[in-house]
Amino acid sequence: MVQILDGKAVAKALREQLTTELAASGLKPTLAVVFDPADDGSRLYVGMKQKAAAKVGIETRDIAVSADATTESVEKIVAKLNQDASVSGILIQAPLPKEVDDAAIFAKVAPEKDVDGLGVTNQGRLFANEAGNYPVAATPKGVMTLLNYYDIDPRGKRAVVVGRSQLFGRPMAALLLNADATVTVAHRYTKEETLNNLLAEADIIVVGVGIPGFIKASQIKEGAVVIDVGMNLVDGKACGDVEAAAADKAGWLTPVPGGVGPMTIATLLESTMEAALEQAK
Ligand SMILES: Nc1nc2c(c(=O)[nH]1)N[C@@H](CN(C=O)c1ccc(C(=O)N[C@@H](CCC(=O)O)C(=O)O)cc1)CN2
Repeated sequence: MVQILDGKAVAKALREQLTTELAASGLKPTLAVVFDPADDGSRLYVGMKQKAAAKVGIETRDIAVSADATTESVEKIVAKLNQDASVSGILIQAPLPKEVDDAAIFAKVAPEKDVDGLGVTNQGRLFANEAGNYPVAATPKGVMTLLNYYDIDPRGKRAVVVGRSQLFGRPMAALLLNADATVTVAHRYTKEETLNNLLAEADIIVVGVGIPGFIKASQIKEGAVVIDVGMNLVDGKACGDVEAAAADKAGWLTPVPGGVGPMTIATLLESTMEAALEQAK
């Protein structure tokens, strides 16, 4: 019988912990959110982040970029936020308008304010498994929090990460490697037969490719841990990258909605608080 990994419940507990810690600290962090208001998903997700932030005691500052924004114009916005002592953290909500190079903008955020951990300095720290406290991408970090909560230890397990984005796949693979899993990353150029062979032997599958129902129950090993990072909106309804029938094969499964999504938001708030505490030292 599949065990559901309840991201909604774990995220709620994390937010409650953050509320208590922030109140005790006396800090009121400010999270600046740079986003494309023309992107429907971004408007929805930024709204969710702002609402959750307010509840735990974090202020947010909206910076909507215009449809004709360029990489240079957004870099100038980020430069000002880097210099603004009242800003604790900077979030670059992806995707930005099409003319803007998202990765170039991620790289311009001051490492100490890069609360989404997407900049090259913090991604490098993660890849090097550097000790110490530094921001890590919210979705993969939230996945690790979920695995830990349910006592799922990646050490020695065969983990397959499907997707190699800067937002998810690459930091996810690094985190699992740092946790001593045997990690393989599949991507758009992985042959179907290769992917099927990898999945058939995987103890842990983490998928985030943005294709509804991409992973089929038939591909999953009986009893595997299946983490669905899919955050698709189909006719305005949230759905994942794993087909529903996977629940018949998986030993553990994150639901969509109610799994990795809420963990992403709660983890972003956790990283924002951690950045503010570091800056207050
Ligand atoms: N800078 C970033 N950009 C993006 C990220 C990110 O982590 N950092 N992730 C995604 C979108 N995303 C956060 O921004 C996100 C998507 C979905 C959810 C979520 O909680 N979804 C709900 C369902 C929502 C609904 O009901 O429609 C769920 O899964 O329960 C949270 C965050 C891309 N961009």
